[in-house]
Amino acid sequence: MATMELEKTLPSAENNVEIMLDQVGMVYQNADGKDVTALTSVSLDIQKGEFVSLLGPSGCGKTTLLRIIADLLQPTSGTVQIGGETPRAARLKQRYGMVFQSAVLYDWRTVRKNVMLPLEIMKVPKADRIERADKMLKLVGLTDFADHYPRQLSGGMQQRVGIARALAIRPEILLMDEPFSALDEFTREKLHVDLLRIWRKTNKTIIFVTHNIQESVFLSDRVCVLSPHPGRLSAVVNIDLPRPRTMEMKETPEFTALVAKVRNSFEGV
Ligand SMILES: Nc1ncnc2c1ncn2[C@@H]1O[C@H](COP(=O)(O)OP(=O)(O)OP(=O)(O)O)[C@@H](O)[C@H]1O
Repeated sequence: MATMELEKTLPSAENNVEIMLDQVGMVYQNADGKDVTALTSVSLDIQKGEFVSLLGPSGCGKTTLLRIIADLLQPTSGTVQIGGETPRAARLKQRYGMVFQSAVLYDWRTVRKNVMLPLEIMKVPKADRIERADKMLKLVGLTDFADHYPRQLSGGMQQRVGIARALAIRPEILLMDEPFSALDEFTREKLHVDLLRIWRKTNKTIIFVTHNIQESVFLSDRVCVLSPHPGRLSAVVNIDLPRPRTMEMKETPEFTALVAKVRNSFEGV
């Protein structure tokens, strides 16, 4: 227990905190008017540029926590600060990019025009929109598909478009909600490596929601383990594998030990 506590507090000591969660709780009311406690007392500091996973089984409150950070939900207790501001202020300043399980692309717009959409809403001049969209498509490896339509792309390619679109607004924080869970294993592994390359190149802070232990260990600096009934932060595990991470690392004893450590951190599952 003492070790877990130490791991939880270590990064904030570096004083480069971008996201601060203090005793965050969420109680929903279901259709019968009964209270459903989705999250209790989550406290966590996330460093600027950190890659953090929120890991847990279905119903442990991962999406709720991500939505609270994104200002899509108001917590019923506790506070959230994004670089000293409220989530509302951060959202209005376009500090968040979001990627979901499904890319939700517009079928009638080309790939480039899908990526340009948030820039249109922001009224970025057309020439800049095209330049920024093409830069993002290059980053995610889709330059040759800019004039294709979403239906002409595989699921993995569509998720790449979703990532390009989220990055086009130049957010500081990328919030990803099970972005690869609908993809086959081969595509997912390729996207893991690509996401880490994009993360390093762009220096974003990433919060990545997943229920896949191996995925969380491979990608993250820290894995935040959420246990259910009610949702709570039961451990924060530092992933001290060297970077850049490679697929071969998954076969090392260090990787296996970290997967076991994370798995053993769940409570009441
Ligand atoms: N709008 C809502 N009204 C009532 N209860 C809700 C609502 N949204 C979520 N819940 C409940 O809150 C708990 C946490 O839900 P949440 O979707 O955050 O979990 P999750 O870990 O993201 O699950 P999954 O992996 O299945 O998406 C669950 O018990 C869920 O049923």
